[in-house]
Amino acid sequence: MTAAIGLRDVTVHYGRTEALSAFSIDVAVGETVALLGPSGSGKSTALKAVAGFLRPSAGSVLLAGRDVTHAPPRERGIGVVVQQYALFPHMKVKDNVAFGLAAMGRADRRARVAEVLDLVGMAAYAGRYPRELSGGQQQRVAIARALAIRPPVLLLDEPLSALDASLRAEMVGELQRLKRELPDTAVLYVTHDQTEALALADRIAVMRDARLVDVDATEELYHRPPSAFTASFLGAANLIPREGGELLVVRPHQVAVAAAGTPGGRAARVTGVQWRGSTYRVTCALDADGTEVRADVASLDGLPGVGETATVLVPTVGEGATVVRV
Ligand SMILES: Nc1ncnc2c1ncn2[C@@H]1O[C@H](COP(=O)(O)OP(=O)(O)OP(=O)(O)O)[C@@H](O)[C@H]1O
Repeated sequence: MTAAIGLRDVTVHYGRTEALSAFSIDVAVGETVALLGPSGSGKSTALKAVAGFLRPSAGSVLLAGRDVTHAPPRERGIGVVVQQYALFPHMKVKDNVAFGLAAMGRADRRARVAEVLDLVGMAAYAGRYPRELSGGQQQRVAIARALAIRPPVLLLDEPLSALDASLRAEMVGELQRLKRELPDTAVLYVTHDQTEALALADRIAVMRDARLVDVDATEELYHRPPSAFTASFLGAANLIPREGGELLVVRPHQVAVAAAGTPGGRAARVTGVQWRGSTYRVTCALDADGTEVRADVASLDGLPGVGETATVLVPTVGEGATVVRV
C-alpha cells in the first residue's frame, strides 16, 4: 500500500548548516512514527519538510504517493501541532478550531467544530478564550484545530513539552485514545522524550546529527537495539564492554548492587545515589575498566554507600541482556 508520508533522501540546509542529511522514512496509513533524538538532531527539520515550511535542498517529500516537495503548506492538507499551542488569543475556542474551515458552509462548519472539540474532550469550552484555559486545555484545542480538516496526516512537534510532568502523562493517555478513534490517520511525532515515543509510536526512528541512526518497531528497537547510540538513548541502557568489541546492553532495572565480595558479580565502587521517587538510581564504577553502571533499586537497605566498594550483578545474554557490536 502507498505510504501516507514518504521522505526520500531529504537534505535540508540552513545556510551552511546541514540540518537533515539524505533522510528517508515512510509512514503507513494509520501508523504513528516517532522521530526521537537529542536536541539539534534534525527532528523538527524533518517534520517541517513534510509540512512544507521549508524547501529541501535535495530529495523529495511524498504524500499518499504524490510528490509535494514544491507544494505550499496549504496545498498539502496536513494537520500540524507545534510545541507552543499558538492559538489566536483574540478568538474563542470554536473560532480557533473553525479557522481552517472557511470553505465549508456554516452549518457543516459548526457541526465539524463540535465534533472535533468533542473528540478532544473540550466541547464545554467552545465559548472561552485561550487565556481562560490551562496549558493542557489549550493544547487539546490546538489538536482539535489540526484535526478539523480531517487530515490524513497529522504532524506533532513536541506537543507536550510545554506541559508539566503530570499533565504530560495525562495527555499521552489522551493521544492514545485519539489514535484509537482515528485509525486511518498517519502521525509523525517529534519528541526527545523516550516515554512518549514508547507509549505512542508503532515505530521509532532514532536520529543523531541530521541522520537516521535506526528505525524499527518500538518494542523491537527497545529490546534489541542495533546500535550503542540507540541502546543508550532508548531506555538509558548501560553499555558494558565484553570481549571481541561487543557491548552488553543492560537496563538500569536489570542491575542489582550488593555488598563487596558477593559472588557472581563484578567488583565496583559506588559513585552516586539519586532518589527518583519509586526507585533509587545507584551509580557504580567497575574496578576492571571504570565503566559506569546505573542500577535502579527499590531500597538502599544493606547496600554500600557512596565511596564504598560494592558488587554489581548484571544479567547475562540468556537472562535478558542483549548485545550490540561497536
Ligand atoms: N532556522 C534555522 N536557522 C539556522 N539553523 C537552524 C534553524 N533551525 C534549526 N537549525 C539547526 O539545524 C539543526 C537541526 O535542528 P532541528 O530543529 O531540526 O533539531 P531538533 O532535533 O528538532 O532539536 P530540538 O529537539 O532541540 O527541537 C540544529 O543544528 C539547529 O541548530
